[in-house]
Amino acid sequence: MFNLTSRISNWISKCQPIRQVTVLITGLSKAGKTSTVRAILRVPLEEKEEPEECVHTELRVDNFLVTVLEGGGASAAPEAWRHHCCEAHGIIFVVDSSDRTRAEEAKNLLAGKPILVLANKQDKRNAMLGNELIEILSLEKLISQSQSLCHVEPCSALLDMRRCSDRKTMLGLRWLLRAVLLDYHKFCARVAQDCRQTVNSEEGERKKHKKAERGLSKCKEAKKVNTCKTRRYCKQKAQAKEKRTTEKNTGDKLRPTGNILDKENTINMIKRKKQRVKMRKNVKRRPGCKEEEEAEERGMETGPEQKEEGHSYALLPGDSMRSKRKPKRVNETFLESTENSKRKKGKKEKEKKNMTTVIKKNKINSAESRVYIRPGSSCYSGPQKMASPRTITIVALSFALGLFFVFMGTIKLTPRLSKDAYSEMKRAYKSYAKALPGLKKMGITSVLLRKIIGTLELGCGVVLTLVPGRPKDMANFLLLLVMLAVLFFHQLVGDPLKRYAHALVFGILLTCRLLIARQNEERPERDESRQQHVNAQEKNKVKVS
Ligand SMILES: Nc1nc2c(ncn2[C@@H]2O[C@H](COP(=O)(O)OP(=O)(O)OP(=O)(O)O)[C@@H](O)[C@H]2O)c(=O)[nH]1
Ligand SMILES: [Mg+2]
Repeated sequence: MFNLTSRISNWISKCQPIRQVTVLITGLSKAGKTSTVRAILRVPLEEKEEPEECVHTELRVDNFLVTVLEGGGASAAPEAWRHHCCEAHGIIFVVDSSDRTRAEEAKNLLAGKPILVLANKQDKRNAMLGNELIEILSLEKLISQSQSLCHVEPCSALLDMRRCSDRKTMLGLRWLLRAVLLDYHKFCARVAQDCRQTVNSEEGERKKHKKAERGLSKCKEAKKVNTCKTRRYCKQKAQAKEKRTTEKNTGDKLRPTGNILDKENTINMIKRKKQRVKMRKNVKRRPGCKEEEEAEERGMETGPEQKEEGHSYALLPGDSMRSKRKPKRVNETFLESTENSKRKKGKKEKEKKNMTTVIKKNKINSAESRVYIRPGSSCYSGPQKMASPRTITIVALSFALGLFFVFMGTIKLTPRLSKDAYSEMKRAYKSYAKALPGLKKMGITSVLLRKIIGTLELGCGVVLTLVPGRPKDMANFLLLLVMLAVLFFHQLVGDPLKRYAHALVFGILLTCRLLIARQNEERPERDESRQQHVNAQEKNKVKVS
C-alpha cells in the first residue's frame, strides 16, 4: 500500500514538466554557504577549501533542474553578488545565527525575488531563533518594500552534512523551488530582463556617476556664493536626476534588485536632510528653545534609526516630552510647526496603514515562527499554500480514516446509526469474549470490551480528522493497535477473510499513513535542553509584527 501511494505521488510528479531554476546562495563570509551546498549534496566539506568567486553546482530536486550559484561573501565582492543576483530565480541567504553582530550587516543585503533565509549554525548554543532574525534583518519591512516571498529556515549545515539531522537545508531549498514555481514564468521573464538590463545599467550607471560628480562640482563652485541650503538643493537635484534616469532605464517593477536598498537609503537621506533644514528654520524662529537644537544635534550623531527618532521628536514632539516641558510662548511659527507636524503625523499614520496592509499581503514563513509569532499574527503563513503530493496524501488519508473510525466507533456504541450493525457488533463481541476466557477473569465483559474499542475508535477518529500535528500520529498509532487486536479476535473465533477484510485494509492504510507522516516529519532534531532553551527565550521574545 505504501509503495502504491509513493508510486502514485511519483507518477503525479513525473507528469509535471521539468523546470530549470537558478538559485543564488549568498550571505556574509563564513556564514556557511559552502557548507550549505555541501549539506544539500550530502558531500563532506573538504578542509582548506579555497573560496572561489562563484561556484556552479547542478542538481536535480523533484521536477527541478537546479543550478546553485554560490557567491562569495557579500562584503568581499558586492558587484559579483549583484551580477549573480540577476541570473537567479530565487535567493538563499545564509545567516550565521550565532553571530549577532554581523546580522545587522546582513540586513542591508536582502532584496527582491523569493528569499529563503537559512538561519545556519543552529547547533551552536547561542544561535538566534528564526523570530529574532526576522526582527534583526527587518525582513517584514524589506518584504513589504520588495513584494517578495520569504521563508526563514533554521538549520545546521554541519549536522545536515554529517547526516545527523533531517535535512533542513534541503527542506528550505524545496520551499524556494515551490515559491519560484508559483510564478515561474514571471521569474523567468524577470531573470531575462534583469540580465539584459544589468549590462545596460552598468554602463549607464558609470555615465550617471560622472554626471552626478559634475553636478556636485558645480555645486561646490556655487558654494562660494550660495548658502548651505542651496548646496543641499543642488546635491538633491543631481541625485534626484540620477534616480529618475535609473528608473527610466530599469523600469519600476523590473529594476535590478541589488540597487534597491542603496537607492532607498539615498532617498531617505535626502528626505532627512530636507527635514533637518526645515527643523533648523523652526528652531531659529523660536529663540530660547535650545533643547530642541541639542536634540537635533544628538539625532545627527546617532545611527540612522535613532536619527529618524530624533526627527520625529523634533518635528513631532512626543506626548511624554510635551508633558515634561510646556513651551513658554506659543507664537505663530510654533503653531505652524505643530500644524506641519500634525500633517506629517497624519501622513505617517497613512503610511503605517499602507505598511500593515502590505505586510498582510507579504508574509514570512519561519519554522520557528510557528512557536514564536503570536497566533493570528500577520507575519506567518504556513507552507500550506504550496502543499506537496505527500502532504496531500497525508491529509486525505487522515480525513478518510478519521471519518471511517468515527463511523465504526459510533456503530459500536449506539444503535442510533444502524440497529442491524449495532446488534451484529454485540453478537461479534460476545463471541470474542467467549473465545478469551482470560478477559472475564479480568472483569472485562463483552459490553465493556465493545465500549472500550468503540470509544477508542471514535476518539481517535475525531483526532485524526480534526486535530492537527502530533496528536494525529498518536491517534493513528492507537488505531493501528486496535486494528491488530480486532484482527486477533477475528482469527481467534475463526472468522472467514471477508469478515475481517475491512480491518485488514484499514490496518494497512493506518500503517501507510504513519510511515508517510514519520518520513515527512519536519521537526527539528533538538534535544530537551534545546526545547527548554527555546521556551526560555520565548518568554523574553520581542513581538515581531
Ligand atoms: N557549528 C557550525 N559550524 C558551521 C556550520 N556551517 C558551517 N560551519 C562552519 O563555519 C565555517 C565557515 O563555513 P563555510 O561553509 O566555509 O562558510 P562560507 O560562507 O562558505 O565562507 P566563505 O566562502 O569564506 O565566505 C566553517 O568552519 C564551518 O565548519 C553549522 O551549521 N554549524
Ligand atoms: Mg565558501
